[in-house]
Amino acid sequence: MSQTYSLVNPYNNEPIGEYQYTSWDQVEQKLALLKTGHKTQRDSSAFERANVLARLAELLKEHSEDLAQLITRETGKTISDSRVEMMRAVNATIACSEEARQITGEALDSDAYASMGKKIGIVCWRPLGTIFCITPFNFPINIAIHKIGPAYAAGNSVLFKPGPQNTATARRLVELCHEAGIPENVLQFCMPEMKELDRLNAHPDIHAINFTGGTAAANAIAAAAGYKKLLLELGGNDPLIVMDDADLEGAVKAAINQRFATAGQRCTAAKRLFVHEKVYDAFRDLLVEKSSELVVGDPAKDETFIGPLIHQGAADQVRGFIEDAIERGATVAMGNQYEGAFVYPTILENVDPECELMVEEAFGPVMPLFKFDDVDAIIPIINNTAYGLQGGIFTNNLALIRRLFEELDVGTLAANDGPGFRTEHFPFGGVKESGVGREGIKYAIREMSFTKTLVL
Ligand SMILES: NC(=O)c1ccc[n+]([C@@H]2O[C@H](COP(=O)([O-])OP(=O)(O)OC[C@H]3O[C@@H](n4cnc5c(N)ncnc54)[C@H](O)[C@@H]3O)[C@@H](O)[C@H]2O)c1
Ligand SMILES: O=CCS(=O)(=O)O
Repeated sequence: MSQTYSLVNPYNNEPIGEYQYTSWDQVEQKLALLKTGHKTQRDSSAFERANVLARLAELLKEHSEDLAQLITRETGKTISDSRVEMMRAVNATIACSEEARQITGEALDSDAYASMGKKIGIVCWRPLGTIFCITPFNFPINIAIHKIGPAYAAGNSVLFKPGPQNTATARRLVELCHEAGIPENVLQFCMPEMKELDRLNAHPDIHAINFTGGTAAANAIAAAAGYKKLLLELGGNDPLIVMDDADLEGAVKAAINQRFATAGQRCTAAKRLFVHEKVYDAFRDLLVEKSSELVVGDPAKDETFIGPLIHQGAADQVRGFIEDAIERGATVAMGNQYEGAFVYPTILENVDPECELMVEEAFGPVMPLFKFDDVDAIIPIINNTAYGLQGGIFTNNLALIRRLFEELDVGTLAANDGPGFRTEHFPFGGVKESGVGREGIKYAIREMSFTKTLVL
């Protein structure tokens, strides 16, 4: 009999449900079933897969409010953030449906080089097999769609493992995928105990692992996965740069939306703010004024902007980063207040560029402000982190935008927006310890496929 686990609402500790882990025998049965899905997928058509994904988008839209409410209960994410996630998930699913029809290769003539004859090479894209899709707690539907959708569109089978906290949401998503027409031998949910994960990551019937989460888990996966293809979307310590010609209201709005929304629990959150000295005081004053108006409280209420973090431990970790920064000389412009799993929006000044808050990933609503007068001086500070996901800069200086695009360690730089800018079909991913490979629907399809060439 498998062990069970129970979940509670991070806001009020109300029980959400009690669930059973997937036993190892059940995992093996699921993988065997998914192997039969390879032929099911081979016998299907891109047309059929595109239509199934279009139907899934309709079902997600039809059930978006129920799913948003469930996300909020499971994660403490505000209902407004959960509704935005559902809108993004519908968009991502529509993009999967459209890209499912566009998985085209190319035809090459062999006579480009001496004595290679007159052959034609027909380059096709084919699925890798069974993809182990693993998702984090913070966007339980949209990040799952970004894995399941492209994997299915490419013709793969999928073994889907969400974070334990997201069990009810994930199970409901899989039900809707099956209702839309994704066959049961092509998509299976699982929740093995942690002790089984190394064995599962190494399993020969898993051909690729598509993971989003933290560095520690990614390292464990990579150690067990051997030659499997890995797609790793990991953490971020993203900068937002405010230059002396910035639109200050726009920059403040981006900073608040991209640092304090989702209680700061986004890989692409604006985790470090670099503000030119000429506009620093005006920016800081406007930022504090607008941040002080934010409603902190019950995530189920429409007016709430910041709910609790995913659990007390997460709040304690963020508090540790803040206290370390203060011990090293930072001053508090607002916040530094805590209540259970709540971290109140916190803005720090005079931050030591070497403190944990500036170098590590702080997954909570804390904003260190760093005043500067010379761009040359902040580039090494911005790059002095293991991460390199996204960046944002507010300026109209195109030459500076171009220079930072080349010199910053990021996968995306957004001009006159924050690092939290993301639309579902753009390539998404970072460098260094922010991950390996790219999501963004058509890019994820390629990551979960291989080229197969017919020479005639
Ligand atoms: N780059 C992105 O798109 C992105 C998006 C969201 C979150 N994140 C990152 O995720 C982290 C927060 O999410 P989290 O706390 O859920 O991350 P986490 O790493 O604790 O867990 C992520 C998932 O991995 C699973 N997992 C843990 N160890 C594993 C192992 N050895 N083998 C297989 N699966 C394993 C977990 O059960 C969960 O499903 C942050 O670092 C954040 O930056 C990145
Ligand atoms: O946590 C990051 C996911 S997203 O919001 O940037 O898509």
